[in-house]
Order: sequence, then structure tokens, then C-alpha cells
Amino acid sequence: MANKNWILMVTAQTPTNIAVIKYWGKRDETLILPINDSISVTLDPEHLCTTTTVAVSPSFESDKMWLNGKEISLSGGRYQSCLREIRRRANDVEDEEKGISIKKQDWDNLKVHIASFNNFPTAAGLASSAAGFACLVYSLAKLMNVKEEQGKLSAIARQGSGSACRSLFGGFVKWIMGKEANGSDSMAVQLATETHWDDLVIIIAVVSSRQKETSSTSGMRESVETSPLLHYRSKEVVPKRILQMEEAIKTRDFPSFAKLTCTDSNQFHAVCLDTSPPIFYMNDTSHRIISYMEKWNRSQGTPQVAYTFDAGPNAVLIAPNRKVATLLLQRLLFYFPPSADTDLSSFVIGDKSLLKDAGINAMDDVEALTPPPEVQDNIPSQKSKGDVSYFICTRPGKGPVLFADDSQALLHPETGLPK
Ligand SMILES: Nc1ncnc2c1ncn2[C@@H]1O[C@H](COP(=O)(O)OP(=O)(O)OP(=O)(O)O)[C@@H](O)[C@H]1O
Ligand SMILES: C[C@@](O)(CCOP(=O)(O)OP(=O)(O)O)CC(=O)O
Repeated sequence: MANKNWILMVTAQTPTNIAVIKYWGKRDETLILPINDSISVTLDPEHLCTTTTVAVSPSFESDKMWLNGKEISLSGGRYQSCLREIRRRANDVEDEEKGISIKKQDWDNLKVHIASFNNFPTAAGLASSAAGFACLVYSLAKLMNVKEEQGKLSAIARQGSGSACRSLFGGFVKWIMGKEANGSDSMAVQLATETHWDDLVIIIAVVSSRQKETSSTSGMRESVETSPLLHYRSKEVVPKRILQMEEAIKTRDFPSFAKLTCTDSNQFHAVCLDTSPPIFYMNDTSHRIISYMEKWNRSQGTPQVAYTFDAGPNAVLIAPNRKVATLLLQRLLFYFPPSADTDLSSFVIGDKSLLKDAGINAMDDVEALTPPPEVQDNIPSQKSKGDVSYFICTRPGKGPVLFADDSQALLHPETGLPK
């Protein structure tokens, strides 16, 4: 390490995830140990993801991080836990091409620069902390040649944000709460890959992309302290639901999957209401989405769509296949058309091919949509233009990936500063 001018970097991309059996409540705040298991679906990183570049150089004077282009402090306990746990597991790194040789013991003194970018709104209930901490841990582990398996890495990402542990895998993922006081057995496992159930289509209604009032962290702390329903839920309800959800995923049983997903989301929000003072994450638009979906599901006698809401008003809607997803998109656009100044291409983003399948090529087609049969007798008197900011069409997706070269790096290869 005689020459101080070299910079070594890696860039990785990590998905977000949406819980279908929710994590809400910790038994240990520092280690981030939950009071129940949870299950999530990983969302396709093509549409929602975090990209993170981590770089090391003997010329760096301190650990630094830039999030979405702005420098942020790494002094918080969560960032420190992730950096410490990864450094502890670092190994020798040799890069013959660049003439770099880092010994295991060097890592304690070497400083890192981190740049991260979320391609979706941060802290808006779209699980930016999940994708963000998963990507931080995954990219640091690659840089420092950490040899731990993915499950062990997930236990480190967990210490950044609980839900982040589930973003270390693609497809369908369970976070096992574990029993150990030191958290060593509280980690994520993959239940099935994204190809196991690849008919599913996911539409996210972004109801508001403003930052929320009560963070998940403080909200769940207040629920643990004050909600009797949460304790009943974690002991009596979730253990059974986890088994049922695992079975529904294994057998691709959409009706069971949808019933469990909706019921669990509703119970999570009931826990928020049972918290003192009560926490409101959903708003009027969220409630209307639920009621339209329930009406549709009931009219068909079997669930057409699953809905779930995290700690915010945005709806995540899951359809069993493209055919139903086009019917879903038509309904959503009928009930929640864009405001006058919005164009269709920014109103429906992600997998836009769903628009074509739904026969919608221009704004006129949205205006021409007719009321769905289940509301023919009771058509909503007033359409809510602009209540949904935009829709993201996506699907279950893969886990973290490492980019093969530095062409997509967010840090400059010569300065180690953001590009
Ligand atoms: N790319 C990233 N890299 C590292 N940390 C990130 C990244 N993106 C977000 N974070 C961290 O996560 C915090 C936001 O987490 P928060 O839980 O408030 O919102 P969210 O994850 O978007 O929503 P939710 O968890 O309720 O779905 C940010 O303030 C930041 O500390
Ligand atoms: C409602 C949830 O999205 C809660 C996520 O909480 P976080 O993982 O953001 O909380 P911390 O562990 O305190 O960082 C449900 C879920 O993702 O399981």
C-alpha cells in the first residue's frame, strides 16, 4: 500500500421489497430484532432499486456518504453498525491489474466513500431504507471480500433497517425473527425465486410522495409500548399466518395469498390505530382504494387482486396475471385519473406495456373508460383527479447484483467523489 493514489471501487444494485406479512415491533431496538417473522415479495429492480458505489483509497481521510447527490452523516448508530460488522469480516483483497494489495488488517484504518441513488422517492413509504441498507451492506461486503453467505449478510443489513434484510434475496423472502439475544439467528431466507411465480403483476399507486410524519421506527416503538393488539397479533396471529402464507406461495394459491395479504395489511393498520396516540398512515385515497378492490373481489366471488399498505398511504396492488392486471389498471385509471396538467407517460411508469394491453394509448382513452360492472348501480359521483400522483407497474424481481465494471459507478474513479 505504498502508493496512496489508487482507488478501488464496486457498484451494486439492490431491490426494494413489499411485506405481505408485516414486520411491526422490535424486541431489541439496537440490534433490530423483531417480535414476529415476516414475509415479503422482492420488487423488480428494473423499476425500483438502489444503486450504490463504495470506494476505498488510502487517500480518503474519513468515511463519507452521499445519498441522492447530497452528503449525509454516517455518524448514526445504524450506519456505524453496518460499517463495523462488515469491516470485522473483511479479508485480503488483491487487484493485480491495478497493482493493489490490501491485507485483512488494513481495513480497520482504510476509509470508504459511499454514493447511493434511489430511483424512486426516499422516505415516502416505498421502502427506500430497505433497498438502501441492503445495497450498502452488499456492496461493502463485495469491496472488502467478505465471504459470508447471503443470509449472514442479511443479518448485518437488518441492523441498518429491519426490512432491509429481506432485500438481500429475490422472489419471496421470509425474515426469521430468531431466538438468540445477540441476533445471530435473526436473518432472511429465500422461500422461492422470482421465477417460481412469475405471472404476478404488481401496481403501486403512489398516493403521496411527501415524507411521512411518523417514521416506521418510532411508530413501531409506540405500538410495542401501547398496543395490546400488537402483542396478540405477534403471538397468536402471525405464527399461523406465516405458515399459511408459505403454503400459498409454494402452491401459487392466489386466493389464499390475496386474502392473507389484505388481512395482514389491515391488521397492521389496526395496530397503528390501537397505538396511543393513534398513528394514521393511510389516508382517504388509501381507504377508497381498499373499498374499490374489496367491491371488485366480492363481485367475482374470489379475490382478483391483493392490496397492501406499508407505513404510508401508497397502495401496493398484486394481480395474479397480466389479464387481471389490465382490468386492474383500467379500474385504477377510471377511479383516479390524472390531473389536467399530467401526461400519461409520467402518470403510468415502470412496465408501460400494461397500458397497451389495457387499450390505453392516450389521455382520451382514459377519459373514455366506462365504470366497472361492480359499480354500475352506484357510480362514484365525483372522480378524484390527481389523488394518485402516479402508478408504477412492476413484478416480483431478482435480488442484489454486482456491476461487472465501473462504467455505472456513482463515484469518480480518479477523485472518489460523486460524479
Ligand atoms: N440508498 C440509501 N442508502 C442508504 N441509506 C438510505 C438509502 N435510502 C434511504 N436510506 C435511509 O433510509 C431513511 C428513510 O427510511 P424510512 O423508513 O424513513 O423511509 P422508507 O424506507 O422510504 O419508507 P418505509 O420503510 O416506511 O417503507 C433515509 O433517511 C436514510 O437514512
Ligand atoms: C410497515 C413496514 O414496512 C415496516 C418496515 O419498517 P422498517 O424496516 O423501515 O423499520 P426499522 O427496522 O425501524 O428501520 C413493514 C415491513 O416492511 O415488514
